[in-house]
Amino acid sequence: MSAWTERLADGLYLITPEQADTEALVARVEALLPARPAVLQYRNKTLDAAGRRTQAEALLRRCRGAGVPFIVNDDLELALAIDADGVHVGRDDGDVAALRARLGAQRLLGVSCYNEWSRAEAAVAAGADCVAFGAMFPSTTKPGAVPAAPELLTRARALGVGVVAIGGITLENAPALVAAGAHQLAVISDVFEAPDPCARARAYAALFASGDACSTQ
Ligand SMILES: Cc1ncc(COP(=O)(O)OP(=O)(O)O)c(N)n1
Ligand SMILES: Cc1nc(C(=O)O)sc1CCOP(=O)(O)O
Ligand SMILES: [Mg+2]
Repeated sequence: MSAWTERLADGLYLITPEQADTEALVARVEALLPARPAVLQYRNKTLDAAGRRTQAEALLRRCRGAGVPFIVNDDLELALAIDADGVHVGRDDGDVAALRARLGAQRLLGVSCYNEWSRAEAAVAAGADCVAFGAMFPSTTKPGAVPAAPELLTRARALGVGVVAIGGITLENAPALVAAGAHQLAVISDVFEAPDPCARARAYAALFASGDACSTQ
């Protein structure tokens, strides 16, 4: 068992939407915590460092209160500064082995692998706890993302780390990704833009709880 699968339940990997208003962002996330996502990633591509720290600290407090692991996107120094549970990095975010060395053994390290198997093997060799593949489906959040095949998820289970699917995931297309082997489904818009985000998040959790990847109930 890897640190990722030991410490994180299978289920919904929630990622925050872009939102400059911290109070509004915190309220949106707080409303989702009763659905008990497996993990929350703080992702913001536009605020300055001080703004991101303010948001990350506020969200981390709520996640700790709810027992939800908290991951910071891109920014290892921010993750260390606020004592987050880990960091997620992609091809523009630094060398994985160097990041692992700086992060220490205890914090979680997720790595984006896009549609590239070789990137996943290299990430695990360099100390990744989790590999993420995407985009599984066209994403409105990241329209330029390259398409990735669900078969990568199946193959990645043999790597012995957490396996995450991302990109354009909806409650309708999610069961196929669970069936393909994803431990978690990373989602932004299908949850945060749903009419009832908490109900939507609970429906994702149910995909895993039931053990029936063919049911969306
Ligand atoms: C769980 C998860 N998977 C993939 C990504 C994308 O990371 P990256 O390619 O570094 O792109 P940005 O998110 O930084 O724009 C992710 N954030 N989380
Ligand atoms: C941040 C991100 N990374 C992707 C990748 O393919 O690596 S797709 C993506 C956006 C995910 O948002 P949504 O659930 O709204 O599609
Ligand atoms: Mg990144």
